[in-house]
Order: sequence, then structure tokens, then C-alpha cells
Amino acid sequence: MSVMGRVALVTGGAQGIGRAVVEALLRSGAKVSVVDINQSCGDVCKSELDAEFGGDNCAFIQCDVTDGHALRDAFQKTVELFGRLDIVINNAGINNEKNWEKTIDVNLTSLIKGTYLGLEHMSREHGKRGGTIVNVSSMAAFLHSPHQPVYTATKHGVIGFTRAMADASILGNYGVRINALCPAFVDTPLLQSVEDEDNMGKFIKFKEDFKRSMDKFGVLQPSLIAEGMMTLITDPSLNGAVMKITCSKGIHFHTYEPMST
Ligand SMILES: NC(=O)C1=CN([C@@H]2O[C@H](COP(=O)(O)OP(=O)(O)OC[C@H]3O[C@@H](n4cnc5c(N)ncnc54)[C@H](O)[C@@H]3O)[C@@H](O)[C@H]2O)C=CC1
Ligand SMILES: CC/C=C\C[C@H](O)[C@H](O)/C=C/C=C/C=C\C=C\C(=O)C/C=C\CCC(=O)O
Repeated sequence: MSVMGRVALVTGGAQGIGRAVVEALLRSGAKVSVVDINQSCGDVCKSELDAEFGGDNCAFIQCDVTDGHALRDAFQKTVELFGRLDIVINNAGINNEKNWEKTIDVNLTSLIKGTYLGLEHMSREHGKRGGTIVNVSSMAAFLHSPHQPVYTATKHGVIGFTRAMADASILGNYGVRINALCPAFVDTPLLQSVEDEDNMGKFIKFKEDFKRSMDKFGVLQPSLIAEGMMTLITDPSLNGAVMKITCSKGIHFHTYEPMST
């Protein structure tokens, strides 16, 4: 599937992995709505993207994804601005073991809401033409991190939810492909949270162990994550797929036993 002329909404798109994905989409001819809580970062992002890709191709919508009404408005505004919606990237995420309820809210609850809103705007069930959703999980869903138990739980949850919804999409003939992306460590501002007791809480005492884990597995560049993301967005054969991206194996897929009947 070509993304030329398609419309995408990317949560957490103002920096890091989300920003790299936004750039990849714009480079391929999509129009993109960047949905992010950070107004100043979003303003900078918007002006830089306008300079590179032209002013009519991208919008910044300031929105806290945990605010259900604001998230609904962000989807609606995207459709009003660009006339349609084809691609939803639920990427916004945080690492906060101190305020772990917020981590569940941002990383899992809001991602579920984003998926349901995406279906409202794209599913044949709602009289729409179909589309694709990618939910951002993490390698922490496979190699659980003792430094981030709740973060790890949310990323497991993202995979379970995504695979179940992908099957629901087939059963319900939604016409929407739903996949998950699991990067290992990526060089973004999120990694700085390992230094901060406000984020790590009582697990800050494991921070050196955490850093050893990063040294062991290496740190990826956001551009490689965007490359994997573009495959999930454009390959029509992928639904319920779980893509892993690691330094050792690059872009590859997790394999599951077939479900028993
Ligand atoms: N950096 C890494 O090592 C890895 C990151 N991930 C996941 O990738 C996703 C993106 O992470 P990064 O780009 O690394 O993080 P980041 O911290 O660089 O960027 C996250 C973006 O999300 C936005 N955001 C945070 N809370 C929000 C909220 N409530 N509403 C709207 N926007 C919000 C931030 O303002 C920021 O622009 C997250 O889901 C993260 O868990 C997965 C594996 C590895
Ligand atoms: C302070 C850091 C905050 C957030 C970063 C997140 O924790 C990030 O989401 C966590 C990533 C955890 C990665 C864990 C393991 C990585 C493993 C590998 O790279 C390779 C190992 C095995 C590969 C197995 C396979 O691919 O099948």
C-alpha cells in the first residue's frame, strides 16, 4: 500500500521515535497530524517540518492522550483538516515507575482509546474505507525489565490487546490491519529517564544495572524504527504481526504457535 495522499495521526509525534515516523510518512507523501502533549516541542517540530515538507502537509495538535475528550477531538480535527484518516500510530509512551498509574494510563489505556477511535474513523463497521493501526510496544514485552515492572506490564498488554484486536478486525471485516512494534533501546530523550528518581522511583537503585543492559544490547537509532514502522504501515499482508527491532537481529518478527482450535 502506498501512503501517498493518505492521512496519518501519530501520538507522541513531536520527538523521538514518533518524530522519526512522522518524517518518514511525510517523505513518502502522506499528510500527518502530530498529536503530542508538549506544546513547545510540538511548535518547534511543526516549524521544522513545514520548512522541509511544506506547510500544508502536517498539523500539530496539542493533546494529552490520557484526556479522552481531547483525544477524540484530535482525531476529529485531523479528519476536518485533511478530509480523511488512513493510518493511526499509537506511539505516546512514558517510563514512570513512581507514578505507575500514569504509566498504565498513557502506555495502555490511551493506546486502547486511540485504537478504538481509529476504528471509529476507519472501520468498515462504521461505514469507512479501512486503514491501518500500529501500536508501539517494546522488547521489554519479551525480555522483562526488573527496572521497570509496570512499564513492562503495559508493553505486554499492548501486544495482547493488539493481537486480539487484529483477530477481531478479521472476524468483523473491519478492513483495518492492526500490528505491534517492539523496539529494543532507542536513542531518544526517553532514555534519560533512567537518571531520574522522579521516573524510576525505588528502582533508581538499579540504574547501573539498567545501563549495563543498554551496553549489552546496544542502542538503536530512531530512523531504523521508522523504517520498520513503514513496513508495518505499507505491507498489506501484515495483521496481528509483532515486529521486533534489535541491534543483534535488526528488523524481524516474533513467531507464535498457531492457536489451537
Ligand atoms: N526509547 C526507547 O528505548 C524505546 C521506546 N519505546 C516506546 O516508543 C514510544 C516512543 O518513545 P520515545 O520516542 O523513546 O520517547 P520520547 O520521550 O522521546 O517521546 C515520547 C513523546 O510522547 C509524548 N507524550 C508523552 N506523554 C504524552 C501524553 N500523555 N499525551 C501525548 N503525548 C505524550 C512526549 O511529549 C514525547 O513527544 C513509547 O511508547 C516508548 O515506550 C519502545 C522501546 C524502546
Ligand atoms: C530509561 C529507559 C526507558 C525506556 C526504554 C524502555 O525501557 C525500552 O522500551 C526497553 C527496552 C528493553 C529492551 C530489552 C531487551 C533487548 C534485547 C535485545 O536487543 C536483543 C535480545 C534478544 C533478541 C531476541 C529476539 O529478537 O528474538
